[in-house]
Amino acid sequence: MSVSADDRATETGNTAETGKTTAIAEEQAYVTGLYAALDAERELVARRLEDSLRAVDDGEPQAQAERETATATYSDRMAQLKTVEQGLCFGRLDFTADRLAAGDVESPLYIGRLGLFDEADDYRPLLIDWRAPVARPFYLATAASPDGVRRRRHLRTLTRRVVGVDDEVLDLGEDGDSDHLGLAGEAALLSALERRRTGEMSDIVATIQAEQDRIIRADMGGVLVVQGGPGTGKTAVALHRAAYLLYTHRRQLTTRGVLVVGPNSTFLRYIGQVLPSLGETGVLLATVGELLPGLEAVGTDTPETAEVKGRIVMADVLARAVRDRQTVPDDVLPIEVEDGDGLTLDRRTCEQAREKARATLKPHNAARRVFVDTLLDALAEQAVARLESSVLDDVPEIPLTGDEADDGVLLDERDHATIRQELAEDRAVLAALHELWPKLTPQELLADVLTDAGRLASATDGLLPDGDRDGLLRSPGSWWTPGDVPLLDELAELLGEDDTEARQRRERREREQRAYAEGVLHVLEQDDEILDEDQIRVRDVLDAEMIAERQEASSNLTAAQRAAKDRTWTFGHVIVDEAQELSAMDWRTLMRRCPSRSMTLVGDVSQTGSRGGTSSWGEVLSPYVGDRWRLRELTVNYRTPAEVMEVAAGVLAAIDPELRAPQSVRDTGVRPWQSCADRSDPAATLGSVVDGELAEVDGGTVAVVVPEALVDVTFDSVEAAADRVSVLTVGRAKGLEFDSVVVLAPDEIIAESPRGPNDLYVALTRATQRLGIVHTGPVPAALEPAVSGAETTR
Ligand SMILES: Nc1ncnc2c1ncn2[C@@H]1O[C@H](COP(=O)(O)OP(=O)(O)OP(=O)(O)O)[C@@H](O)[C@H]1O
Repeated sequence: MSVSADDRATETGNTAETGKTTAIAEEQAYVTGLYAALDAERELVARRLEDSLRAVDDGEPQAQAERETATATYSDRMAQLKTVEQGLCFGRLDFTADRLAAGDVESPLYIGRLGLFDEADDYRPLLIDWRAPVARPFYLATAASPDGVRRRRHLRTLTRRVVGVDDEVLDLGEDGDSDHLGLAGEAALLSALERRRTGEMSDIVATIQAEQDRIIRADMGGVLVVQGGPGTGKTAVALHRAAYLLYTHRRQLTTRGVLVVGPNSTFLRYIGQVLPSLGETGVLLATVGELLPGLEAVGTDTPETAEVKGRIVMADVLARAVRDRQTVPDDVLPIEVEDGDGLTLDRRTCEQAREKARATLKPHNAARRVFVDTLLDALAEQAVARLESSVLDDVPEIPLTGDEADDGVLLDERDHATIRQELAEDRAVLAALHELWPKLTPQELLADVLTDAGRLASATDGLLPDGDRDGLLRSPGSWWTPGDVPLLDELAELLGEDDTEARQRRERREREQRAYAEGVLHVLEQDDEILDEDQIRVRDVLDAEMIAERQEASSNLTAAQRAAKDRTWTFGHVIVDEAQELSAMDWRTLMRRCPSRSMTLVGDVSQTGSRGGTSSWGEVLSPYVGDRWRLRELTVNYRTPAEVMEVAAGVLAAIDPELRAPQSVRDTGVRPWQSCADRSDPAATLGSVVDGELAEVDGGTVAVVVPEALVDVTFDSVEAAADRVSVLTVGRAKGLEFDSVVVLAPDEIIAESPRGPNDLYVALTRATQRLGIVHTGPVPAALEPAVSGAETTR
């Protein structure tokens, strides 16, 4: 009997289907077991947590320390167990016989969102946390370099049901003719990329690619810059790196915390769920504008003013503004003290006091003490001399006895001290000292400088051109803007906060914790003495510092929560997304938060939109780390289909012919479309355009990216479609993605900013499925080749 090619294909297809069904059933049995283990673990942890919360405090330090540590550990574990319900297990590795013979792994290994172990079977691993070193081949093994992996399997689950498996056979020599489930290495990735966007970013833990994995697991120390074009997964990588570092350096990072900085609140909302979905909640997400506790920077600057505020020279301007407030009288300053004759402070005395105070190199408010003390001494001396001479003038001449000398001194040290004290409390003296060297808060000083043309002129003289200076001037009572925050932070350093009380409180708490930790060690050591001499002693593995840190970490607030309330907090690691947008003053603020320079900076210098942003990582970093930073690049675009990227690539080439757009991982067969609208009434076109796109993406998201000048009119025309449609400027759209993107008036987007072409590039690369361009003016040259290939209407 002859079998045709078609018959053979059908037969092979049927075999594959049957294989898949069997595999799904097999995996379902295992996954059901994992969920049972998860439920059991949840119950166990809930019980232990309850026990440790209920335990009665017997006052013993050891018991108390153990209870607090247990409560914190069980609470964390419980939170983690709650977050892993969806997609608990997503992968499986089967190893080759040779690798198994080496004895360092067991086959199969199941990979998931957290580690689960079988307590009854000597803690045999049931599920491996994706961050564990042994899980690494799941992300890195390739057919060329299989690392002992015979087969990598992706499991797709819906709630607790296994709905699909995708296999990749890596060891073809041995298993090339396996069950023909298909060499579907990309299948899981593509299905993840095809899904409709919801407006919130999802984790990519099941489909991290090798170039991303290498960045996620890179060493924590030093500055790592991740440069990559749009959609290459920089944000995803940055967030998974945070989760990986927290897993690998748990102790250090739980104490000091991790800061993730994003460009704006819309973006932070977009990425806000990723880390919690990975079981990590101890991370502070903030914009630079949110880094001053208690200050809400809700105002806005024009792009030009924001750029000026971001210049590094502003540090000198502010230093000058502070020195301007350390004044001396032109000649003599009269002071009408209560109950006494007038005193004076002359210019020379004040200059000497000022030099002495400045020579301490302390911040303004701390150095003020020296200035004030010196002038009070001078005033007291003057008052004493006055008093003595007036007393002597009034007293009749009394002949001196043999052992008395006429030194004119009537008052002793105690009298001096009393007089000095009275002067220190005298309102006129206080007013004069305040006038000469006021105690200042950053807010007071910055508000003064920005609203007083005279002060501003003095602070900026020779540092800023007149036009730039005038742009800074604003009316009193204006809101603080994000651009003010680095200036306020700089001033907080220059002025020095009067944090004596807070510092004393902190030191007292640290002393108490250390003493308490010493107590715990003492108790443990007593137990230790009973043990065999050869055993490790407690102090070899624990020290008071470590216990104190743990106790601090297990207090009710997480490091992130404590950090959010403390301007001077320094983080264990700082991650900056869209890092190309930060100004020089933003960088100063961030570097203060991370003296260890353990940082991951992700961005794309081709997407820089803000005027104060950078086009060179070296320039940004050299003041802080010289050339001691590492660069990694991401080259594959996971977001934008090839058809859309072709249009964007034309714009990139117009920015710089040397630049290469990242390569899209998929195409959709849908070409971008374009149409024209009347500039005076774009609403007439947009309403139907948006409706059409909403229908095309069938439940997905649509964004209309517009020039600033068209925000309002666009908003009005698409308001009806509300929650699935966003109207955004490029600045707001940065870092986000939508199933369909309509770019309105690209010529105006380009014209609006000196970095207009970059902005257009960003706008065009937000789409995961579809792109449309609506022209209201001339077609920009960079879009002409693309336009000729695009559909002309939608
Ligand atoms: N390995 C992956 N598996 C699945 N999805 C991925 C993967 N890598 C990236 N993605 C998805 O690709 C999209 C783009 O990722 P992301 O936003 O991190 O890119 P980006 O480089 O930060 O982009 P941009 O520079 O435009 O802000 C996201 O939807 C992300 O979830």
